[in-house]
Amino acid sequence: DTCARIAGVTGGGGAPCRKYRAGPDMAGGLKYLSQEEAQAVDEELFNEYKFSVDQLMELAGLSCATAIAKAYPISSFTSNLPSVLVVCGPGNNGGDGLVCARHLKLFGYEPAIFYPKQPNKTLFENLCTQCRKMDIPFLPEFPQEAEVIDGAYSLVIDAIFGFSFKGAVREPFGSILNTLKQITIPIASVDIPSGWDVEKGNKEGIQPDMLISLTAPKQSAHHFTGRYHYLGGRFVPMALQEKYKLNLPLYPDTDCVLKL
Ligand SMILES: NC(=O)C1=CN([C@@H]2O[C@H](COP(=O)(O)OP(=O)(O)OC[C@H]3O[C@@H](n4cnc5c(N)ncnc54)[C@H](O)[C@@H]3O)[C@@H](O)[C@H]2O)[C@H](O)CC1
Ligand SMILES: [K+]
Repeated sequence: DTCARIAGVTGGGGAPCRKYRAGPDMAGGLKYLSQEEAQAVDEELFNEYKFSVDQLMELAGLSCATAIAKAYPISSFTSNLPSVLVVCGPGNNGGDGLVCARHLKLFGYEPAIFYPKQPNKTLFENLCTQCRKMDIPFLPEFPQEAEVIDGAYSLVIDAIFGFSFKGAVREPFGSILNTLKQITIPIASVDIPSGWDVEKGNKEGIQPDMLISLTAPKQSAHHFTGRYHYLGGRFVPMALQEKYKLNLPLYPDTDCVLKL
């Protein structure tokens, strides 16, 4: 029946029909998380459900690359090279950026990475090695002029800060974000536009063209005005979705992203 077809529910067996969660009107029912809730879901995935950071970061980064390829297909690039600048921060949001860069390269894009604060941890060192071995360059310094970025790249991936960002932006990220505010090429932000308060947003901050919310949108996503809002990170077990009343929409078929 329709329910089975949409939701993948088979048989009678008393399984609740979930088709009512699939329609576009249910976007209003999707939960937007506070900072505390986002961190609690994250901790539970690691501590109770026993996922490793590597696993979820791989799925998060793949979701980002997939959503970016849908919103900005290589065929839509007007320049010769589909060059993408991936700016990575010091935490797991930055790790998502490294994974995203690797998948973008496999998809045929030409990513370059700027990663000024590299954590001294095997996970991040390995991700960097993988990128280097795939001929993804690491920029030694950040282009200070917005025009230089506009001339050299077609898209910027903002993987600087995610849901653990707090307070005023510290250097070198303050100057980087100031430059990013002046560029004219589109910005795609991973999980949260960097420099935005996780719940309240930031009117004075960068205004990305794309936002890829991982697991579930954070409250600041209510202030997102760009063209593309995608949901990614299709790895949350149903029991956890229910515990936090995430009310996630159903992803189509086997897709790892969903346009909201
Ligand atoms: N559950 C999921 O959906 C998963 C999401 N992932 C991604 O992980 C980030 C959250 O990662 P976390 O390491 O907790 O924090 P951040 O990356 O947001 O940044 C922490 C990092 O930033 C520094 N910092 C904090 N505030 C400031 C500031 N004001 N100025 C300068 N620096 C600051 C802090 O010291 C840390 O070094 C989530 O958003 C997703 O993108 C996982 O990849 C998978 C599971
Ligand atoms: K970000």
